[in-house]
Amino acid sequence: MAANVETYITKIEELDKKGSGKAIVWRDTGEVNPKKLKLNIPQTLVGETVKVTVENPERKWAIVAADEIIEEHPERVEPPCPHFDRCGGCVWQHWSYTGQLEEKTNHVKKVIAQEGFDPSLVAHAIGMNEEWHYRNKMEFTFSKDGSLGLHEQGNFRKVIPLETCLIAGNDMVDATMEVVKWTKEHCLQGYDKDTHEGLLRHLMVRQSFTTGEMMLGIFATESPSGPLTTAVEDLVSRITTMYPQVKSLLWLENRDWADRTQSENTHVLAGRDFIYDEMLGYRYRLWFDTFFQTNPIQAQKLVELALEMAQPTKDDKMIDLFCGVGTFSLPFADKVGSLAGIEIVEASIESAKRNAKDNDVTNTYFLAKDARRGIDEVLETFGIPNLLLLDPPRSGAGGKVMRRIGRAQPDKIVYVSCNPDTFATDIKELEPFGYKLKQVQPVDLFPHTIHVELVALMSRE
Ligand SMILES: C[S@@+](CC[C@H](N)C(=O)[O-])C[C@H]1O[C@@H](n2cnc3c(N)ncnc32)[C@H](O)[C@@H]1O
Repeated sequence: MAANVETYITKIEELDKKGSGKAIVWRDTGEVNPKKLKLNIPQTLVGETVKVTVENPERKWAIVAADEIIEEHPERVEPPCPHFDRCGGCVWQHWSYTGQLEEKTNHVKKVIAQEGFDPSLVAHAIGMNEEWHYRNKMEFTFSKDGSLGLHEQGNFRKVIPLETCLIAGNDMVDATMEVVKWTKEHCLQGYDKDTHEGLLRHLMVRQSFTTGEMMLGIFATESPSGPLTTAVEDLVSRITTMYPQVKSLLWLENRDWADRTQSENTHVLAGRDFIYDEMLGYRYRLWFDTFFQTNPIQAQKLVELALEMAQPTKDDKMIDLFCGVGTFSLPFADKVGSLAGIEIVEASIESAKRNAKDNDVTNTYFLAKDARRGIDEVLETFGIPNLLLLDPPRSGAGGKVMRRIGRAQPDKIVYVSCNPDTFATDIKELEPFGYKLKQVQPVDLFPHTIHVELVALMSRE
């Protein structure tokens, strides 16, 4: 039976959490009251008038693509990437970069105002001078025919084969395309998530923008020896010849049913099992599973801003909560008396310790623990800090951790956030402890996406 289809002309009222336009249409169904239909329309902007066709409009809500943009937003631009229509990588390529930064700034203002803070404390978001090819790490998924790509918008099961990627570093894209050529020439099959059959799962590619060193890691369901020996030898030969900057070529066995980039058995096909990266003159070793900021140019600005806001001195005793591999810890440790870092991932803490050693930083103490428990332990063993920096994951630090920080009464708190919503609710917890929000600086680490980071300063009155 043919589906009921209706066409409407409607106006975009606001954006949803995924960056799509939201509109409401009132359908005249012949009944006394018209029926409300909520629409989420990707790739549209607030104020635009659009034409949409909806199948089965009797439902209350639908996600639909616009058939036509009848009245365009003045900041609408032509998306430069050929995959923009389908790829879920970046959703705002149709919006000028100035417009994106304006939206990100306003979003931070809005969420902190909702918690009762003064939005005029929020400065305009710091954007990039060159807002393409900014990522130093990508994870592509193999499709069944051996192509590599990213997941389709709104459909995690489908992979869009890519010919290019405008947010990944240029060398990284070239090397990725060479891997695709290799899979096709050797007729190697991608892994099928439904049947759990096939060889190749993901390609992880990361490159330091400072040292130039690159890592390529192929996640596969079989060992690289035996029947795969000839193909793998060819891969090593072409990658090492064509890309001498690849200092780590890895084959990572992963037979797990979970769709994650993890390894049960790591084979170093060429070079070492890590690459060197540098930020602000500090050297970091990155393994395939080490978290490191993925936009190094803007991440450096985050560290510089945190230093500027905190104004650390040798008299300071500091805690770096959610410290990862020490991206903030090392530059701060050189300026404060002593620093304790807390982080849940043990491998990151091991890495932070090694990074401190490699950089001759000797006044640090790192603890691998959940922040909720680690903070008590550090307060007991290390003492009360007068400076505290926290950089939690998107879910935020949570009330318990924030109240513990409040009770410890450091003079200054620098909050680095990758989610303004959880930032706003977290800092609300500090108010009863006498803290005032002084400054909020949004920084754009992910142009053409909805994400925005920020650095903020709170201090005791
Ligand atoms: C946004 S990253 C920041 C890492 C680091 N500051 C950096 O810039 O590289 C957040 C970090 O918090 C860690 N993390 C997540 N949940 C945690 C928890 N409950 N306790 C401690 N650390 C946690 C993650 O492993 C991750 O390294």
